[in-house]
Amino acid sequence: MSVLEVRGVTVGLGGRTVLRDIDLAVDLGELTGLIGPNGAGKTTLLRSILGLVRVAAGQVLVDGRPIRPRRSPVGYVPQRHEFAWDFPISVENAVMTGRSGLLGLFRRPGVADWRAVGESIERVGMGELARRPVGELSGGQRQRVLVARALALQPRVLLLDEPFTGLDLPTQELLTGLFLELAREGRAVLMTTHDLVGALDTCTRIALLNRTIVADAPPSELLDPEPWMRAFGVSETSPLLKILKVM
Ligand SMILES: Nc1ncnc2c1ncn2[C@@H]1O[C@H](COP(=O)(O)OP(=O)(O)OP(=O)(O)O)[C@@H](O)[C@H]1O
Repeated sequence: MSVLEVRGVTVGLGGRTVLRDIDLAVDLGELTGLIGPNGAGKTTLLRSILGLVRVAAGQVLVDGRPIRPRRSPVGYVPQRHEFAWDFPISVENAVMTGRSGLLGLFRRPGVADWRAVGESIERVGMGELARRPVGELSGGQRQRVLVARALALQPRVLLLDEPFTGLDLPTQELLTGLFLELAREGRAVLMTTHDLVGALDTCTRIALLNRTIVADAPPSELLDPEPWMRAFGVSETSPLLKILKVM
């Protein structure tokens, strides 16, 4: 059974259907790339999975049960600009906010909470900067803080929204290595990205989205140009197909 199942999900925003009849299953051990053009609905799909967007039809199951926002073992890494970086808070306290769903409003962090936070910070290689105010961090360091914050929940499912935007290649490689490792350890990782070549190279599965799922398969089974043309709305002469080597 897949740890995360999206069944027949339809979402309307501002009076328009943004996602239509989405079926997607994500397995433990997989790094799945969620790929599609601007406006395809990638962020909306992640937010629907998390219960942050109202679903007009369909359901999202985690371990076969309806997802419970802030309760199910699902970690979320939003786009970097969505975090309040000017808030005067240290790296370790920012990472602790990842456990706020577990802590509730009144419980103070205990030993187990600080251990989870410390392990997550080490995992992303930010141990030496744990006390640094988040406002003083570079873009790559901020991205790693967001990943640590999601990991602090010790999730079995990790959702990442465009984690590579604005990052240099070595940082992208470091994070890709980490995401693959997290998947191999038995988590399900679902990541949106515009780095199509990188995703084909590293993801174990690719889901092509354009308002609905156009294809969902391992990269080795996506060598036909047709689903790419459909997902991106391009013709058979598009340079995109050459870059992807799917001609
Ligand atoms: N709050 C909202 N109200 C109305 N429409 C919205 C809202 N949020 C998103 N949309 C619309 O939903 C569609 C999907 O947006 P979404 O941000 O999910 O796409 P995306 O695939 O993540 O795009 P990008 O690659 O540009 O980040 C877009 O047409 C967008 O304009």
